[in-house]
Amino acid sequence: MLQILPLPGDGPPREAARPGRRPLYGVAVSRAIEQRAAATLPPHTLMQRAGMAVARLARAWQPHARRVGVIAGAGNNGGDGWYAAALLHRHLADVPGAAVCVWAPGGVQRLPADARWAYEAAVAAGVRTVDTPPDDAELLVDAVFGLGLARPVEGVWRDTLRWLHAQATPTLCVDLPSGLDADTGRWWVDAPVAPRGDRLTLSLLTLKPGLFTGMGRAAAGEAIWFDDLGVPADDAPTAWLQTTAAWPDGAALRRAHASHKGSRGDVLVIGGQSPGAGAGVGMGGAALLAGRAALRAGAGRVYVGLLAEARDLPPCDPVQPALMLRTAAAALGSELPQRAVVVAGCGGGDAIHAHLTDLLARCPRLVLDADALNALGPIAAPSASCPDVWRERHTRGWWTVLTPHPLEAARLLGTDVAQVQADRPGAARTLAKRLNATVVLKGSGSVTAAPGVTPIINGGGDGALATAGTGDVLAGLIGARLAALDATSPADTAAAVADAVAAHGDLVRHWTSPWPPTATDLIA
Ligand SMILES: NC(=O)C1=CN([C@@H]2O[C@H](COP(=O)(O)OP(=O)(O)OC[C@H]3O[C@@H](n4cnc5c(N)ncnc54)[C@H](OP(=O)(O)O)[C@@H]3O)[C@@H](O)[C@H]2O)[C@@H](O)CC1
Ligand SMILES: Nc1ncnc2c1ncn2[C@@H]1O[C@H](COP(=O)(O)OP(=O)(O)O)[C@@H](O)[C@H]1O
Repeated sequence: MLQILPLPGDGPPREAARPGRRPLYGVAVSRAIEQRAAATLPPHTLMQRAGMAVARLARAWQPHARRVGVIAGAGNNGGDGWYAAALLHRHLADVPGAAVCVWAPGGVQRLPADARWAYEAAVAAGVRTVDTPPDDAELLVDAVFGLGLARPVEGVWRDTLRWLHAQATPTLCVDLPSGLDADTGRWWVDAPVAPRGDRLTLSLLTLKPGLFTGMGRAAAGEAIWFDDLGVPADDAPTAWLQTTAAWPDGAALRRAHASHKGSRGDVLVIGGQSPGAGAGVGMGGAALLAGRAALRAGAGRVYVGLLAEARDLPPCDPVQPALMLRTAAAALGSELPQRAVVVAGCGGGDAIHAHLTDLLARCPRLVLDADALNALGPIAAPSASCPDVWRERHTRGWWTVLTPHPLEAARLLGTDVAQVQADRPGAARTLAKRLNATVVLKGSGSVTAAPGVTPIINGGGDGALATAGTGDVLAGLIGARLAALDATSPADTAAAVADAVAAHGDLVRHWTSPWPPTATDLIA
C-alpha cells in the first residue's frame, strides 16, 4: 500500500489547496526551493539534514540490520548517502559484527562541494569504502541518482543499477529510486523491469511527480516517505497528488431529504456492441459495467443505449435491473443526450464510429472512452476534422472528458505507447490542450489534465485494477460524478474527474481476498 508519511517529529503535512491533495514539485521547482533555502542556511545544512533523515529512517525501518551497504553516485544524491553512512557507522559502532560500507562505482574525484563535504565526514567517521558490490549487506541504501538523472543510464552505472535492482535485500532509496525520472516517472534503465525486494523511498525536500506515475510506484517500493528538510515550500506545484477520495459521499446523499432521483443527475451510456452488429464480436458487458458503476456511485437514473438491434436487447440487466436498457439509436434519438452526462465508447467496437459525429454535435456533457477514442483517430493529423468540432464544443461551453489508456492515448497523439509512458503528465497535458478537454491518462498513477489546470496524479489504485472491465467501471464513475456536478469550470471539472479516479482506486484499497477482484466485484 502507498503511504506518504512525514517522518516522526516533522509535524502535520501542510495544507493543500483542496482536501486530499498534496503538492508535487518537479526538478526545476525543487532545485529553486533548494537554492533558496541553501542561501539562508549555513553551508551543507541541507545535505546534513538529508543524511540524518536517511539514517533515521534506515534505523527505524531495519533496526536489526548490522551490515549496511550504501551505493553512492557521483553527485549530491551520493552525498546524502555518504553522510547517512557516517551517521549509521557511528550508531552501529558498538554493535558486534556491524559494518557500514560505501561502494562508489564512479569514484569520488568529481564530487560536487556538498557531496565532497559529506564524503569527508564519512571518511573522518571511519566509514569503509569498497570496490565491489556489498553482497552481504542486510540493508542497502540506494544513493546513486536522484534529481540529476535525465538521460539513459549506460556503462558502469547501468551495471551498478542492474546489480542493485536484482537484490532481494531491503533497500532504502534516497530521494528517488535510481533509474527514475523525477518529472515524468520514466524509467531510464534499459529494461523496463521493476526492482526486486522490499523497498522504501524517502523523498527529500519535495515530493516529485515521477514518484507517483509511470514506473514511479513500481520502483519506489512499499511506501514513499517524505522529509521536507525543514524547508517550507508554498510554490505553485508542478502537479497535485490526490491521496484520498472525497467522493462518493453516501451520507450526504442520505441527508438530502428534499432530493429526488432527478436531482442526482442522469447518465446515459452508449456502447456495448452486440455480436450481430460487430461481426460476431459482442461487448455488451462493458456498457453494462459502466452503467452499473454509475448507478452504484449514486447517479439518479442510468440509461444504457446498446449498439444493438431492438430485437437483440435483453429485457433487463439481471444484476442491476434498475438500469434502463434501450438501443443506442433510440437513446440518441431522444432528449437524453442533452439532459444526461453521456458516457460513450465502452465496448463500442466498430459500431460506435457511426455515432461519433452525433455524439460530438449533440451531447453537451460527454465522456469518451475506449472505442469512442479509437474512432477519433489521431488528433495531430492535419486532415482531421475533429479540431473544428472540438473548438465548437468549447465555444458553446460544452465539456468533454477523455479517458484513454496509454495505447489509446498513443493513437490519439499519433505516437507509440513508449513515448506516452516516457512522459505521462506531458502526454495528458498535450491531449487536453489539443482538444480543449479534460483528459485522464489511465494506468499506474492516472493523470488528470485540463487546459490551464495543474495536473492531478492519482496516488491510489494498484495492480489489482489491471484486469478487463475496470476502465468501464471508471467511465461509469466519472459519469456519475459529473452528473451531480453544478459548476463547470475546467478546474472544477478536472477536480470532479480526479475525485472519480481516486474513488476508483479506492475500490481496491481494502481488498483483502488472496484472489484479485474482477471488475464486477469492484462494484458488487
Ligand atoms: N545540495 C544539497 O544540499 C541537497 C541535495 N540533495 C540531494 O541531491 C540530489 C541531487 O543531486 P545532483 O543534482 O548532484 O544530482 P544526482 O541525482 O546526484 O545526479 C548527478 C550525478 O549523476 C550523474 N548522472 C546523471 N545522469 C547520469 C546517467 N544517465 N549516467 C551516468 N551518470 C549520470 C551526473 O553526472 P554528469 O551528468 O555530471 O556526467 C552527476 O554525477 C537530490 O536528488 C538529493 O538526493 C537533497 O538532499 C537536498 C539537499
Ligand atoms: N497497475 C495499475 N495500477 C493502477 N491502476 C491500474 C493499473 N492497471 C490498470 N489500472 C487502472 O485500471 C483501469 C483499466 O482501464 P482500461 O485499460 O481501459 O481497461 P478496460 O478497457 O478493460 O476496462 C484504469 O482505470 C487504470 O488506471
